[in-house]
Amino acid sequence: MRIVSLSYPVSAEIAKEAAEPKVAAIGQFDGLHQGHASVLTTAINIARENGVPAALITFYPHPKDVIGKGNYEGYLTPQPDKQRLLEEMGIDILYIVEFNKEFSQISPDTFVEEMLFPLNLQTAVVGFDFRFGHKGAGDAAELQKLGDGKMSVVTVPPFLVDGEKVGSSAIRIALKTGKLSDANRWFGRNYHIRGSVIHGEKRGRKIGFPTANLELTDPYVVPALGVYAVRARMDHQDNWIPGVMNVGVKPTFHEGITKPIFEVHLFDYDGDLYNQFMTVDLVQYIRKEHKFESVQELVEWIQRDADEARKILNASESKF
Ligand SMILES: Cc1cc2nc3c(=O)[nH]c(=O)nc-3n(C[C@H](O)[C@H](O)[C@H](O)COP(=O)(O)O)c2cc1C
Ligand SMILES: Nc1ncnc2c1ncn2[C@@H]1O[C@H](COP(=O)(O)OP(=O)(O)OP(=O)(O)O)[C@@H](O)[C@H]1O
Repeated sequence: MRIVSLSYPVSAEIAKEAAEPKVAAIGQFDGLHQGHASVLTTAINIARENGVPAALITFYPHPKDVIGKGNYEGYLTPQPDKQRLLEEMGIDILYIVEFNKEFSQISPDTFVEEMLFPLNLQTAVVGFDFRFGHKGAGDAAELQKLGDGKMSVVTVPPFLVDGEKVGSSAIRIALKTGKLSDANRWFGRNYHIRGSVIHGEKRGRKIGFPTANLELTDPYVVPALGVYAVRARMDHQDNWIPGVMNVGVKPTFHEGITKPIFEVHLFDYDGDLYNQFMTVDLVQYIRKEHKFESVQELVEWIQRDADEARKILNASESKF
C-alpha cells in the first residue's frame, strides 16, 4: 500500500504523481468497523473490475480533535493499526489529508475542485450518510452534482447489525460504558490496544498475580475501567497468550490517580517482558474496578477474575 500525506491545497507535484485514474472511498474511517468494511469492499471491487487502484482518502487528526479543541477522547484505530488493517483489506493507496482549521473551512465545491479533481478520481465511494465540506454542508447527492460527469459517485447503503447502523460513535460509547460485546460485534473483531511493558509498583508478584504494566503506544480510546478477559501477543511472535487485564486506577491502594493504568496478568507465563511491545485483544468485560477493604479481598477477587477469564477464553473462538 502506498501512503501519501496531503495537505490542502494539493501541490502540483502530488497531482502529477496522482495522475492515474482511481476509485477512492472518502471519510474518516476510525475503527474500520463492518460499516467501513462494506464501503471499502465496494471501492475495492469497483477498482478491480476497472483495473485501476483502490484508494482511501482519509483525514488526520480526527476532525473532532481539531474542532473539539483537543478534548477528543482517542482513536479506535490509531494510524499504525489503521494502516495495517487497510493493507490487509486490499487498499492500494492511502491518502492522509492533514485536517486543520483552514481545511475545516473549505466548502464542498472547493473540496471537489481542489482536492478530488487533482487526485483524478474515476469513482468516489461513500456511505449513505457521508457529509463533507464546512459544517458538513455537502452530502452524496451534492458530491455527484459537483463531480460534473468527470467523477461518478457510488453510495453504499447502511450496514446494519440488529437493525441498527454500525458507527464509530456508537462503538466508542459502548467501549466506554463496559458494553464490549456490542463494540466487538459491531467491529466484527475484538477491540485491541498496544503498548510497551513498563515498570509498575512491583506489588503484583508479591500478591501472586504479576502484571505487565502497559504504556500505550498510541492514543487509543480508553475502555471502561474494570477487568477484561484478554489474549495478548508479543511483537514478532505468533502465539496468543490468554490472560486477564485490569484497566484502572487501583483504588484499593491509591486515591487521585486520574490516568488509567493497563495491567495484564498472563496465565502460565513467567518471562521477563520489560520493554517489549504487546498487543492485547479485549475479549470480554468481566466487572467494574472496586476499592477493596483489604489486600486479601482483592487477591480473592483477582483469583475469581482469572478463573472466569480462563472459562471465557476456553469457550471463545480459539486463536492459539
Ligand atoms: C485481574 C485484576 C483485577 C484487579 N482488580 C482491581 C480492583 O478491583 N481494585 C483495585 O484497586 N485494583 C485492582 N487490580 C490492580 C491491583 O491492585 C494491582 O494489580 C496490584 O496492585 C499490583 O500492581 P503493581 O504490580 O503495579 O504494584 C486488579 C488487577 C488484576 C490483574
Ligand atoms: N454502517 C455503515 N454503513 C454504510 N456506510 C457507513 C457505515 N458507517 C459508516 N459508513 C460510511 O463510511 C464513511 C466513513 O464514515 P465515518 O468515518 O464518518 O464513520 P461512522 O462510523 O459513520 O462515524 P459516526 O458514527 O461518528 O457517524 C462514510 O462515507 C460513511 O457514510
